[in-house]
Amino acid sequence: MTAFHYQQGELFAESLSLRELARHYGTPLYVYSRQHFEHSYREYSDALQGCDHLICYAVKANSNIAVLNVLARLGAGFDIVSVGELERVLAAGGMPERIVFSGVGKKADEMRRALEVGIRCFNVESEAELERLNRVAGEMGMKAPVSIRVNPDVDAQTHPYISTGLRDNKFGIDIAKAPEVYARAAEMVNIEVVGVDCHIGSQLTDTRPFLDTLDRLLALIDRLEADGIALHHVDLGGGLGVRYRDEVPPSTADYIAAVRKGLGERALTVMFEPGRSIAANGGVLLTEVEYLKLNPHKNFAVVDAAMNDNIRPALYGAWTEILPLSPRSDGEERHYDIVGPVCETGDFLAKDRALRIEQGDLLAVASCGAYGFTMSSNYNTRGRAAEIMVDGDQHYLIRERETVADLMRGEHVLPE
Ligand SMILES: Cc1ncc(COP(=O)(O)O)c(C=O)c1O
Ligand SMILES: N[C@@H](CCCC[NH3+])C(=O)O
Repeated sequence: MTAFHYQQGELFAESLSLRELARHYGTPLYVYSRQHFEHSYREYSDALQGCDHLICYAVKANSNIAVLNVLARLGAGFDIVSVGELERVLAAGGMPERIVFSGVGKKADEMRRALEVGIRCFNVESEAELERLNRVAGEMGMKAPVSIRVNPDVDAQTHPYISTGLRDNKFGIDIAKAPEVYARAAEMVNIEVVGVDCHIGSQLTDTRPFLDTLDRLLALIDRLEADGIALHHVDLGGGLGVRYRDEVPPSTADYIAAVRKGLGERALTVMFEPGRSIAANGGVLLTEVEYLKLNPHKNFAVVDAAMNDNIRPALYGAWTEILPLSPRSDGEERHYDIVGPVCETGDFLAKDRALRIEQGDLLAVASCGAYGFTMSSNYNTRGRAAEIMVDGDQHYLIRERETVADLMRGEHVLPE
């Protein structure tokens, strides 16, 4: 049974009715399941038992501190891409020595703070970044632990916007050039080379690109060893896909088993940076139908959630299930585009869905636990939704709904 399921004609999160939660907190509302986050994290940790490993949850997928705290309690590490994410992890009780810092544009201040708290490793994405890090660490009288993010030029066979391991993408250092960069890094006084890192893309539904990448990384590790540079860890990044519609991604257990087989007997710590596969199916976005607009050629259900709450359909044409909280057996079934109040034609959450709905009905946009709230915005001066976490038969407000006053905070009119 998944965390979100129908029970006596109503959609539930664990033991709670989503309709009642929507009425209690209002809509739009993000609802997460603690059970799901814990279960999907344990799929990784169980599959990695007996193998030296670190699972660094990718904070960008869902960065609410309650979510981070649930994972930190299980011993998770974290993959961050900004000092903001670093502070979130620390506030949530995450351990600095389990944090890796990715991203192509780290600023000196961000490096300083990460060095100060003692993170595990910087995933360095360019030579210029390496030089800056060496300088910043030198100013602090420290050595920065580094793993170079290499770009293995592997086609992840996913949406082009979320493919990151091709030569044309902005991420990482060309694998062919990596030995030269490692040699430079090894000579830098304030850099300590500890590993190799990569992340080839997101929502992968096949293990092949991961295994091809691993082969290339292991060949690089051998080459570096021959050059006298010994690495302690290999970080395969995130990217494992989930089922939104009818995709059949490998299970976490199968994926990890394949990676372990590829690693063989090597004495390397293996690291992962999963985001979506931990969080996506642990959350839904609840919304109320404000109006039905039945036009001659097209029907629209205008709901109170919009592209500012969930941008994935507009940005990637992403498909997610639309589930009525209390499905009707009466009324006419029609095909609807589910659209929000934002003034953009791209403001849709779903297209052409056969539904039996009326004004005032409540819907769940499924699979919104990853890259849902974290990608939301205030476009059209819309406050961001509240977030709640369900834990068995308990529910907790983990982020208050933004008010209009919140949105204008820090703005000033010109003097008279
Ligand atoms: C460097 C890095 N690590 C990990 C992730 C998490 O990826 P996913 O959510 O696909 O597991 C991302 C995002 O794609 C990323 O850019
Ligand atoms: N935000 C994207 C994934 C990109 C992950 C960041 N590298 C999504 O919603 O699918």
